[in-house]
Amino acid sequence: MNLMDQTFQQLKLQHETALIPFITVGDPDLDITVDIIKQLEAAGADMVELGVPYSDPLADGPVIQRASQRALQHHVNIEVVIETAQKARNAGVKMPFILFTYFNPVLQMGLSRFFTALHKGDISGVIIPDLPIEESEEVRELADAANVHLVPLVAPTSNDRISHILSKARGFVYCVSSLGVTGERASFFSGVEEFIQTVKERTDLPVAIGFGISSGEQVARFSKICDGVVVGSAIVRQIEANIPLLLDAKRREEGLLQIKQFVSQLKQ
Ligand SMILES: O=P(O)(O)OC[C@@H](O)[C@@H](O)c1c[nH]c2ccccc12
Repeated sequence: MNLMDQTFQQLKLQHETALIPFITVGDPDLDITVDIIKQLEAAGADMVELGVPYSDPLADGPVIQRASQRALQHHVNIEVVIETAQKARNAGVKMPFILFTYFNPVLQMGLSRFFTALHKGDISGVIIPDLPIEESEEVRELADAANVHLVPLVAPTSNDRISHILSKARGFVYCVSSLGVTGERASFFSGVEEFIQTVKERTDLPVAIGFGISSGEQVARFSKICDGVVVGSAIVRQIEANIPLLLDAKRREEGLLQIKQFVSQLKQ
């Protein structure tokens, strides 16, 4: 049990769905990231995915790829992301942090060092989209020992692997709405609600949906059946569009307000 579990339990009691933004840490720079995290919480976010930028983000569409490129200019790595989370916590942010990273940076850092750092950094969950199932047992054991939830992704094509994935799931189950890469979508495949229902019937954990969700209407649609909704690219695009304001000391607040207003209209 950690802050993530408590947050989902609290939301369940209130019959609310968690709004879970994704941002790339260090985009457009590290100072701004702490302010953006504060704005996300003020706008109604219930937890946040803090992305570790990576040079080869194979599951990401162009919006998050560009965010990774911008963040890599500031040499953002796993340690820097955890430090940023601690700065946000010290600045009064209460919501749980989920660290999002590809597997290679974790291997570079070393598995035990990685989970020790997550535990010390008060990180509640971790998502590693390209974690090979063969390596996931060892990673999950270390995650459990560090009281950090290794959140699995389940895709509509997971089929016979769903039971195995769900049997190892921690924190929540992240249902990927569509195949392909991240990025806003105008529509979703017709069986997406059935897919979510199938997953919900097979786990007691909260079930969240992500990939392509970019509007209040889409959040409302999925909030009917999900315990959480993840929005990444649409928010990262808002950050990108406001970089000139965010990087101008005199207009920074204006830029932050734009992001807060966009996220506020997502929360139902
Ligand atoms: O950007 P989208 O389409 O709103 O999807 C969420 C996504 O950004 C976030 O959860 C994420 C960012 N990169 C990923 C790679 C794989 C799976 C998930 C992700």
